[in-house]
Amino acid sequence: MSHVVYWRIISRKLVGLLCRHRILNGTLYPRPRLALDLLFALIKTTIMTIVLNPYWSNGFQGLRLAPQPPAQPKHGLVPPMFGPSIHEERTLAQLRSKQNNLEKYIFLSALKEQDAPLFYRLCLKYMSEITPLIYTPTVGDACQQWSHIYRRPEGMYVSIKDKGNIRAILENWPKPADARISVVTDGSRILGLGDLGVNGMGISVGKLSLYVAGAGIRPESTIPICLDLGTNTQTYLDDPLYLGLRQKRVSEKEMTEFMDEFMYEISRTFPKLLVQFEDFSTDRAFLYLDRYRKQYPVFNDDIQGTGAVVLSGFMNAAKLSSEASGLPLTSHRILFFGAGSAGVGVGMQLMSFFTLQGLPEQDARERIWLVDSQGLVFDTRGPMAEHKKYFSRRDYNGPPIKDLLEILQLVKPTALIGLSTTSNAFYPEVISTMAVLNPRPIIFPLSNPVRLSECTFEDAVKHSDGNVLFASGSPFPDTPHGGKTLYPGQGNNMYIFPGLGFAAILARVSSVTDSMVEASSLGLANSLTTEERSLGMLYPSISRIREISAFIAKEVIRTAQKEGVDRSTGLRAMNDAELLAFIDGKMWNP
Ligand SMILES: O=C([O-])CC(=O)C(=O)O
Ligand SMILES: [Mg+2]
Repeated sequence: MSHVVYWRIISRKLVGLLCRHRILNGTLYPRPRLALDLLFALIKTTIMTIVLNPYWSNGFQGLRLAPQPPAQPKHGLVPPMFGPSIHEERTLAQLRSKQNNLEKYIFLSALKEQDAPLFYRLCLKYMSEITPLIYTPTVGDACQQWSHIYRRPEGMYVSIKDKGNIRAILENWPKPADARISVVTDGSRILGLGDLGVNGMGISVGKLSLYVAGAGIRPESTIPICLDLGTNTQTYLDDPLYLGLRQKRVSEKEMTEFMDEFMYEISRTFPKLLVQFEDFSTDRAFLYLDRYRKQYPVFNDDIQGTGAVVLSGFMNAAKLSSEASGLPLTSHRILFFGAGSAGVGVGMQLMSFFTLQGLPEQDARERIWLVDSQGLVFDTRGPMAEHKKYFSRRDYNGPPIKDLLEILQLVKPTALIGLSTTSNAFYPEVISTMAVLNPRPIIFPLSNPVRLSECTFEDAVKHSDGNVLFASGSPFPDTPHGGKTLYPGQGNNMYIFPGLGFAAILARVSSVTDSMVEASSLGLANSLTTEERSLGMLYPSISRIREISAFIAKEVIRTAQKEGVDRSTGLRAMNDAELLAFIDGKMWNP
């Protein structure tokens, strides 16, 4: 920070004081009080600017939190024709000239550091072009290469070696009072890419950029966190550039002790913080969500966020599918290919599709089948992981069946949902069988990133003769078919977490309930415009993300109020229009 900025702060304080002491508007003032106040303000401002300022305390290697554009340079220090809007175009042209997406990621990451408002303006203006560069799928490559492309710290690293001392580590965060949302990963299952250890930091950074762009959360309110509990990926352990601890992952017992301390200390250090768990390996994802969700404001994006976004797309798809087949909505049958945290999480969420239509829980559960790496999941198959038991079939006692085509013939699903991270699992015969079973088959290959998707949009269109109702986790291009353009849905949790998280922050919820997650899903499903519906879209256009997030946030806040978990009770008195205006007003605009 330059001295100019420092003196500007001091002079602003001075004007404030003069106003308070009624000097500027002519009233008398007690002289000794003013002198004391002035001295106090000078000391306080000096301490704040020198000691607490992240630019100074961390030097240029350190964190930059505040979204400052470069200070206005003096005359002669910029070219004569420099202007902000033309500079936006220049920056976009520089971005587009990069040879590959990882280079673009690195360029954008540097831009975020140098001129955060410009970075976010570009994100908002060119949402569909930039989202895949700062988030899925490119963020997957960035994570895999993290230790090689690393430039500077962008968040907090808390390691198992810090156990017993986590409070002190968290207190190093430069702006604790501003902290509102943290995305916390342990790097153990980043997208579908497996255990990336401390390289998982990229996913926390990417999600939080979308919180800022998509919901207008202030950049300095966000804390990306990567927990370093070791990694079981040998190539990283052998890589001299790897940035994490050189050790295998710790036991579940040790991790749980660490997590207990971490959650307790993070909630004490940042009392207004919402925690989003991200990309923990399956059992730990369920374990820690269950363990902390009643005690702290926390949600798991892969279980609940993905569940909500798929429920939303499914509601819109099921209506279109039922219109074509005449099948009642309650009779849909959903086959999950992949039974990890996302698969089972989505299954749980999709049950509410049926319970909302009036089916009892037992019947709703029976609308869902799971397939894992050993085939159909059923009770008499043998021992199975705890999280699969709920959907394990009691009504099938035959031999194990592994072949997906055979399973399709047995179950006759109306919807096939992929969360397996197995590319090409939905090969042409699978798609065409779905199209024979249903006039409008619902096929959602949700695995990330693109190259692990169970099928491409182009294949799904081709082998269903354009009848598929499609959503994927990663983005695919529009596809022409029969003289029309068909639009793939992107069933990615990026539609949900900005609005859900923003609501939780504004209402200062004590916990994130299932009904709030369901409300986010219904909010998303209802946010399509008439035009989007007429184009057969299952999700709204991502370029409207701010509007969508505001609408979702309103629905979630209302639900939090009904459930009595809101601590900002002042919002209860607002009518819907006032609440929406309040949410809009709270969004940061770059
Ligand atoms: O990050 C994404 O694109 C969606 C997600 O949470 C995951 O795949 O784990
Ligand atoms: Mg995730």
